[in-house]
Amino acid sequence: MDIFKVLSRGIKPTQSKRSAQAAASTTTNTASAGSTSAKPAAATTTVLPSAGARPNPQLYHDEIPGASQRGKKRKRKGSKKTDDDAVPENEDGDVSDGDVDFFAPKEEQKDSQTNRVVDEDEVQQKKRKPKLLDREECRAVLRSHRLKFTVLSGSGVGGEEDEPARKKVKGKKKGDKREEDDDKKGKKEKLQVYPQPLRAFGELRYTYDLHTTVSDNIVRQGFRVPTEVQMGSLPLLLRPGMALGDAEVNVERGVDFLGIAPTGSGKTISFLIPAIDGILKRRREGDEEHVMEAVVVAPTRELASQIVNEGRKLAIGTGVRVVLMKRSLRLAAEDLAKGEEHEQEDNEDEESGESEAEESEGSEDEHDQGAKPVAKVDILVTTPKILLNFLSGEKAPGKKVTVRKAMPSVRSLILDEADVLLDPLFRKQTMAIWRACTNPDLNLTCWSATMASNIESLVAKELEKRSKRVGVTRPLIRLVVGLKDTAVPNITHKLTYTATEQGKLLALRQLLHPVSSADSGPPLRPPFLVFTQTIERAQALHDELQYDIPLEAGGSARVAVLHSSLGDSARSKIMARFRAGEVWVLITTDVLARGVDFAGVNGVVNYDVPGSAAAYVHRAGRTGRAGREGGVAVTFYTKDDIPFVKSVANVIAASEKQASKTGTEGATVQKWLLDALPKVAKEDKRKLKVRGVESRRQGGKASITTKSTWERRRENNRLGAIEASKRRKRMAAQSAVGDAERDGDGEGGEAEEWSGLED
Ligand SMILES: Nc1ncnc2c1ncn2[C@@H]1O[C@H](COP(=O)(O)OP(=O)(O)OP(=O)(O)O)[C@@H](O)[C@H]1O
Repeated sequence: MDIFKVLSRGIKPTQSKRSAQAAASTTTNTASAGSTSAKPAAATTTVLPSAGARPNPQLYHDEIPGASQRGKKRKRKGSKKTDDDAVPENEDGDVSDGDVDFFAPKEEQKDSQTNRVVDEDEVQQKKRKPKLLDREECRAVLRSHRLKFTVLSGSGVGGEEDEPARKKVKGKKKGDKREEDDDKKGKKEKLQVYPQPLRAFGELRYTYDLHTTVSDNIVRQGFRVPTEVQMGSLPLLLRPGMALGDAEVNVERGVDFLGIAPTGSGKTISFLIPAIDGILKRRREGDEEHVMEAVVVAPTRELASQIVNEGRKLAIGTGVRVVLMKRSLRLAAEDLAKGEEHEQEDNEDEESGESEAEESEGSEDEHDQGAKPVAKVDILVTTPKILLNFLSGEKAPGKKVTVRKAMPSVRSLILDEADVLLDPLFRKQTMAIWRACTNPDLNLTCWSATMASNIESLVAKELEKRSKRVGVTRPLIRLVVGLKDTAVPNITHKLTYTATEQGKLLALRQLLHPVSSADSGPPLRPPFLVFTQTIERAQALHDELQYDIPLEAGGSARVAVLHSSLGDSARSKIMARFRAGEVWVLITTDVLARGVDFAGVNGVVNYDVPGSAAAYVHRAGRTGRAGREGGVAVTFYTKDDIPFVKSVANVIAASEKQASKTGTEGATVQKWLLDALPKVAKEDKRKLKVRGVESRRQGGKASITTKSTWERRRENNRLGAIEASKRRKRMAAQSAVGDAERDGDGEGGEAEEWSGLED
């Protein structure tokens, strides 16, 4: 059986082989629309994200106009080579000899005296005082990495008008009434700024004064080149004044920040480094106490514990304590004055079945809370509801809870996956936490790969209200990396149509066991993730697939299911087994769609169409992490999904446009398909987002099974006949009872409602 080959994870191509394969992967697009097989499997790429680390995690590296001239001018005769004139080693090969390449990967070196790991940049930085770029240079570098900064609110004066926004207004079409209204309200007066980009991690220490231990920890983790989001956000968040120079935006009290960057682009350390730095700065001033200064909120506990791990790695040797919120934890908080307490609706969405705010952990009695010592915490990482439970002091919140505590020590509130935290599903919980951070110097940063404009407006409005209340104004600056709301450009997308639900199961099996070289596309090599719409469907798919892997290859232990109905420890065990490579196929729901980082995931299967364009971006983004190539995202759709495929197809088209895969040869979604797919009404989009495809919620004809329609009908008829015979008997018995009752002899009974035949 070729299953061993298919499931083999031992492919470790050499560097040169990998480059050749990478080149092949860009020319060989296996994507198909409507299940049309584009290329035979033999001709497809074997580059896999799990096959090794990619040396350069950056996604965009456009040519800097005129950079080669500037680079040549700066190079003085006989001068030593600096990181500004490093000869490009970039595998994209898009910077020629003599060009400025700020971002070339650097070799690891050791300090001869301390034996401490230092990077090449650090060595160079030691030799000369760091030089800040002038405004034009900043602009060129930011553009080449597709970084765009906009001041959304709270700015002082100055900056530059948002040029693209203005262009958009000029070229507006009829019906663009909203844009006109926006113009009238002055919304187009957005400023664009060009802060200093982080050219190398070494600058963190020498230019931005980051603690030596933290900068060592970054190097130790093997991070050589900052990703785009790190390049754009770190200088601004660490030293806003230095980063913005004379941009005439008042940053005296810091900045509030929205970071919108592709999945897997390293947002986590972008918010953790400034949080740790802030704590260490205050420590340097003599305050050695553990004070909870930063709170990171994430929508799922898997993501929250991942953030804790990342934080702890960065904080090794600093004494900063990064702690995961638990029910048993007692935090330093103050009671709110009677008038300041606010009622908070506890709006966990029961419909979605995947709300992640539930907390089952901790058996300790909360009545003991008062007696417990306050936990030593510097950075708290939490899901919304568990923290809200602490703030309200309620064990099992009902529909309304009263927030009674405040966290005045918190100076940095970080919302990871902010768009979902501020979506109606979690909004009230998140806002309650935000309100409980009462420090007037609270700084807010929000992060996600997707951010709807209504969420941005909500943040801006709340900040304005807060600023009036506490009398502190800070600009809200938004960084967008690449194109907003598109999936990572470095993976392959496939849209596969199957006529029936059963067809999907067959198609998934075919991905696992390709039977011939003519199968459409490459086999999906494990490890991969399979997303379904509901917990029931995830469970059913697991039941179907668990024996697909032969015993000799590990059998049913290779297939696992993870969803929010499982207990904490079961969930963390499955996560650990998947990370360790023991589980090859992990079936899950949207609970793992956001933020979770499995470096070597080769593919994602959307067994059920995602509920929104944003959901597609996040699910697909579980592969292709840190710029790795070779990931595949396959989306199945049936007739029932057609009304909703357009949003997914649009995201795929935009992502491929960014990767310069367009037209007839490279694109997954051909124009004819985009034109043919029906537009989705707003109301339907909303319903899909909340409930998914309705027919899949109750099983029925959309249930996951290998039985044919004929077999299911026969089974249903058999069950129906049994049910009908029972019903006849019941009715006969009831009429006897009724007769007896009428005769004053016995108790009344209620006839059971006939539920009809399935299918
Ligand atoms: N500069 C870097 N060089 C190489 N790898 C990096 C770098 N920065 C982060 N990484 C790695 O990239 C992976 C993705 O990072 P992270 O989880 O922070 O992405 P993200 O942008 O938060 O993704 P998502 O939007 O899916 O939450 C992690 O494994 C992380 O260790």
